[in-house]
Amino acid sequence: MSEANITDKRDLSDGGPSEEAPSRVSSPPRKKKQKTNGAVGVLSHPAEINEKYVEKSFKDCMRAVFQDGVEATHIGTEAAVITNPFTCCVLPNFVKDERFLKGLKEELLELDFNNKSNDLYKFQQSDALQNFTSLYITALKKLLYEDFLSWLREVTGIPFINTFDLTCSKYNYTDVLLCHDDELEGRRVAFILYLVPTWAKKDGGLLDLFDMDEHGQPKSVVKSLVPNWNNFVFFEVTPKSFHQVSEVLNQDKCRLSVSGWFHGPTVPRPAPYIEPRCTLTPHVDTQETLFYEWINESYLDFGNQSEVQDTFSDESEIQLSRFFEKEKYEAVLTQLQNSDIRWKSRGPANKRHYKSAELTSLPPVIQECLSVMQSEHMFLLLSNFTALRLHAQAPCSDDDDDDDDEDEIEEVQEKTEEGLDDEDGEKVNGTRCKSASEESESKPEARIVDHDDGDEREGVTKERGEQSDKVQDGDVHEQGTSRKDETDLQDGVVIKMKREASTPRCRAEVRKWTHGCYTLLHDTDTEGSEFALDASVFFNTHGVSQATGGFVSYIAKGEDEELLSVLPEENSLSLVYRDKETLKFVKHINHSYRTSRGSNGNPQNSHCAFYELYLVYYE
Ligand SMILES: O=C(O)CCC(=O)C(=O)O
Ligand SMILES: [Fe+2]
Repeated sequence: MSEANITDKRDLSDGGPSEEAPSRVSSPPRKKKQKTNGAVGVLSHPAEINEKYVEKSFKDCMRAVFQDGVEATHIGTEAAVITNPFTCCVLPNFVKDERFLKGLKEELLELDFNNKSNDLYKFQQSDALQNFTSLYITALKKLLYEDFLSWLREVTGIPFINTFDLTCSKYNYTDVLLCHDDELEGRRVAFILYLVPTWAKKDGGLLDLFDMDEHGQPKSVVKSLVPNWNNFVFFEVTPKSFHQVSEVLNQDKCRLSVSGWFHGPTVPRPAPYIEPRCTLTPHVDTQETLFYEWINESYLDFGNQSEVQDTFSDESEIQLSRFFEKEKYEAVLTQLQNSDIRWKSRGPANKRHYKSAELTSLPPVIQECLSVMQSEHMFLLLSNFTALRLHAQAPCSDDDDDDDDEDEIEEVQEKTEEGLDDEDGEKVNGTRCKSASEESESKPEARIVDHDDGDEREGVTKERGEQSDKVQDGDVHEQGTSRKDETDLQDGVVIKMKREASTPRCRAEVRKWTHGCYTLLHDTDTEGSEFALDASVFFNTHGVSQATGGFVSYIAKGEDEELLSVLPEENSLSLVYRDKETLKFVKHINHSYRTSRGSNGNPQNSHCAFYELYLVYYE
């Protein structure tokens, strides 16, 4: 991650509010040399609110909007009140004296700015302005937190408290603040004063307002506000106030603003929406020969598998290049780019935005590829790569220290060496490797968790319950493990019982990533106790870099530090083992991806995309 001082991702202020409101900042505010240019002088240009807005008739209209729910679109000649999707007021020419604003802008541009970058945003931000005593900033604070706040108290009836929560932001080319609702304890009204050059819709950097679906989740942008010089925008912070700053697309303009929140008593909020769980399935039956046609031969070699396992056990992650046979990789890519796949947008915007293929619309070659990735052989191969118990023939390495289990492991190893029997009784070469734990002493250290999959982890638990009846009949054994005699079966009971407790499962998705796509960390994860193995194979990744976004970032819950960043690589299988304390996101893919070079060396166009075969496996 590009900066070490990332705080709560919804708290964009650098120093946090100054008084009553709880600070969500994890590290103490940095002491900086404060610039005091002009601090000892006297303002020649008064910092005052445009007199139109302090007239009684105007305030009465505003009070009717906020306290009586009157629908007004325009008040007076200038002010606009947006009522749909939520009440948001725009006060143009907010500060009376232009010369004050120019002085303020100059002072602000002299501040030190911190690069802020995480799942939700990329922009530059000053330290909290409460600590600055320079002339214009001090005058602005008075204007906002004395004059305007008492105006707002009158208009809204909210008993605001005197809590400073103010910073200055700079959004340059490719900077963005993705969909969020601003909700944080005590924040009651959000405000922004724009100090931008002449701005047009095509420059990006719009303040987009979202409506909501039936679950109270953001649905689509229904209103976009173009930032304008000396426009003051404010809205109440509620569970409805989903908004974003769209990506700045102009390479030459800087979207400068001063923004913050007015604080008041915390309002009780509804419980966060929990998404339905995804279905996980055990391995699928596939023709064994397919597996050998698809997977690069070198990964079927036992020695290579051991090496992979060694690395994986140390790192909890590995990238395996040229994973599919070349022709197969190319066949899939051609179909991804050319066939009539139905791509469905995956939201909601406060959690993710990318396209996912409707599985039924996938052409045969991609269906085949997916079935290989979900085949029994793949589960076993992954067991051997990772030492995870993703296959019945992989011994449970949790129990490595347990003497009683050693016999069991040996027994399973024998079976594994015999190979999986295919339907004709032939051994499966690729899986005729030793079992995973023979080479590895222990499981990889789990470090790394998908917010997406938190729900699914619960799903695993639920479905395990449903599954246990079925498995008793030996479903798993039927999938290629030949049990020859009574003894085996008896020993097998032990193994089988363990297996019943956790039938390895997976979920697959074919994803398309283009400019504007992302996933966010989100806090509505259900608590799961499982570990998961993320497996992704990427297609057409030319032009994807740390600068364009599109990489997968893993971080420890509640910590700032990035544990791992996976940059999508052509035909590379990325394996990452994560626990519930680990979250991940795909960094917003910005406009520079469009202008990066494609595989033919030409700049990509607006249709450029890379693809991901994403699977998550659970023991
Ligand atoms: O700058 C804007 O238009 C909005 C900023 C915002 O939403 C925020 O800082 O939370
Ligand atoms: Fe916001």
